[in-house]
Amino acid sequence: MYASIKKLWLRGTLGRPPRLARQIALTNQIALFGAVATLPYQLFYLFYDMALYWPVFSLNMLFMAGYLAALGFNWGQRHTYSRNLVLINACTQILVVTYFIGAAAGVHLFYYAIGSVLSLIFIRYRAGMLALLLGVLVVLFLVCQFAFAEAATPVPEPLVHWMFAVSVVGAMTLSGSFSYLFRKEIDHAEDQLIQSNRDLEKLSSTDKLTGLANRRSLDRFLNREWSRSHQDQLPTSILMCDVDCFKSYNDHYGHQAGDECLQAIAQALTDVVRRPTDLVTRYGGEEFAIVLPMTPETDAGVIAERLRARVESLAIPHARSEVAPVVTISVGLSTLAPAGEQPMEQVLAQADSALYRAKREGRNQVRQYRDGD
Ligand SMILES: Nc1nc2c(ncn2[C@@H]2O[C@H](COP(=O)(O)OP(=O)(O)OP(=O)(O)O)[C@@H](O)[C@H]2O)c(=O)[nH]1
Repeated sequence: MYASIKKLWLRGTLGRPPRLARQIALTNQIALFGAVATLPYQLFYLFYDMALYWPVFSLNMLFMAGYLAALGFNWGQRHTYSRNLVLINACTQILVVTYFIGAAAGVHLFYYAIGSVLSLIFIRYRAGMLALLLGVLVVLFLVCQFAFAEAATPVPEPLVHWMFAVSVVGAMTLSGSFSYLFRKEIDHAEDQLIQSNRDLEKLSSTDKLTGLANRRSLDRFLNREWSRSHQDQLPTSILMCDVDCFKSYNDHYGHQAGDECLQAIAQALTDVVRRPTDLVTRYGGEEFAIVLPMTPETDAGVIAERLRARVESLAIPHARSEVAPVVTISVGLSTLAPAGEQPMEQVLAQADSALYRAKREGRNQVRQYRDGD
């Protein structure tokens, strides 16, 4: 039921910018509300005394047609026309109906409800224009309250009290439900924004090919890690891994196979480095950087050797390697001592130097940073 009514007021919003879509939906909602809210009054006129109330009944039929026409205009992409029609239709209807049945019936309370949602139905509301429209609503309300105290076709006591109650409930429902619907829209928009921020954040911190964290994440992680290492007085180790003779792998097997090889290696690295505090990143190209917080050099050396052995055990054939018949990696390792003062970038550069010594000394091996590297 709710879903099919919602479909009605969402008609014409598809593909529209969010603010315009909101305005269209709100105009549709007011038009639907106006048409439906008129019904109890019509039933009263119809069954109570049609001979007396036929003028107001007939005019109300016209106003209901006005609401339906506004819906039609919105569906036909004439949004401004539709919004203006709804507002003029509703304001005139309240004035005319109050003229006939008198202020005591409380129909003019709907001016208050319209005033409370007025700012929601203009895409870019300008304060001056809104103040002017609110002023018009106030004047209309006062006219109804004082000029139409004596009605043309009044509603008799005690029924007029019931009608007043119906008007109050109607006005409350209009302003309350519109605030609710608007709140829902805002929550929905906020959820979408949070989700797209998360997606963007993930996208900007992840390497597309391997799914590992990228260099940007590494930089942020290292900054945090440096402070933590000093605070806890625990060492941090960095491993730099580079695929051996990868250029010739690409040349021989093709770029696509090269990509798949990098994916397999990335998976192997994450299989070995499993502590939640560790970070495996793709540093760039065929190079991976791994940060091992709270890990002294000897332990990091063991992990580095495991990584090297794991990649070799993948047994990915590499016919053009100068080292082995399979794909291998070289690993450089450097450790930031607990009280070490050097910046993380320096530790990273040291791991890189150790890596190039591993390359120079024959590849497929692990080397720890030494002074002079
Ligand atoms: N398929 C693929 N290749 C890449 C990617 N990123 C870098 N490469 C290739 O990796 C190769 C790296 O080559 P080099 O830096 O010369 O190193 P190498 O051939 O591995 O030699 P050593 O490191 O000395 O063992 C280059 O041919 C790059 O094109 C990638 O995302 N996919």
